[in-house]
Amino acid sequence: MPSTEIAIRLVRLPHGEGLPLPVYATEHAAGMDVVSAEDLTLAPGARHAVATGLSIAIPEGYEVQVRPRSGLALKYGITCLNTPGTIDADYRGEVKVILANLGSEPFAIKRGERIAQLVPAAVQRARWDEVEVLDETARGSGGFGSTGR
Ligand SMILES: O=c1ccn([C@H]2C[C@H](O)[C@@H](COP(=O)(O)OP(=O)(O)OP(=O)(O)O)O2)c(=O)[nH]1
Ligand SMILES: [Mg+2]
Repeated sequence: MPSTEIAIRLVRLPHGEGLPLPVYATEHAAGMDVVSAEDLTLAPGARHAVATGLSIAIPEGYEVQVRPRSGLALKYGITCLNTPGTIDADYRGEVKVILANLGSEPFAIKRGERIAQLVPAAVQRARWDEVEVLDETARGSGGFGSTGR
């Protein structure tokens, strides 16, 4: 199946000079790994909006999701607190990665180190169609484990 690509305009901010742009690490990777534009140490339980040194203009109808890297999560407890982070098509500020340290050790990040992955995605918008009563279903209002563990 052919893959489709969208072009996303990108500006490298002064503090992002010299850093690699986000890239797909393998041929069919879904996310582009993005690197930190700063050195920092995250204490256990701490969180920080980590600079990427990038501003982007996503085409209308798309978003970019900011997702954690599983290796950092599994080995060190480092995750994106708001995963998946949402970069809106009309956002022009710096892309930041809200990292949290859920591990038990301080975690040092060096400028240029891969901290998360960016996944472009199509956005389905909706409008509300307010009605008096909803149609009935077999599930009804059952949820939150109603079908068993
Ligand atoms: O991981 C993230 C999440 C968000 N953003 C930026 C881009 C996004 O378009 C904007 C707003 O994000 P969101 O809507 O998730 O946050 P909010 O708390 O609702 O802020 P706002 O009131 O600005 O929408 O912040 C990031 O850089 N990284
Ligand atoms: Mg918002």
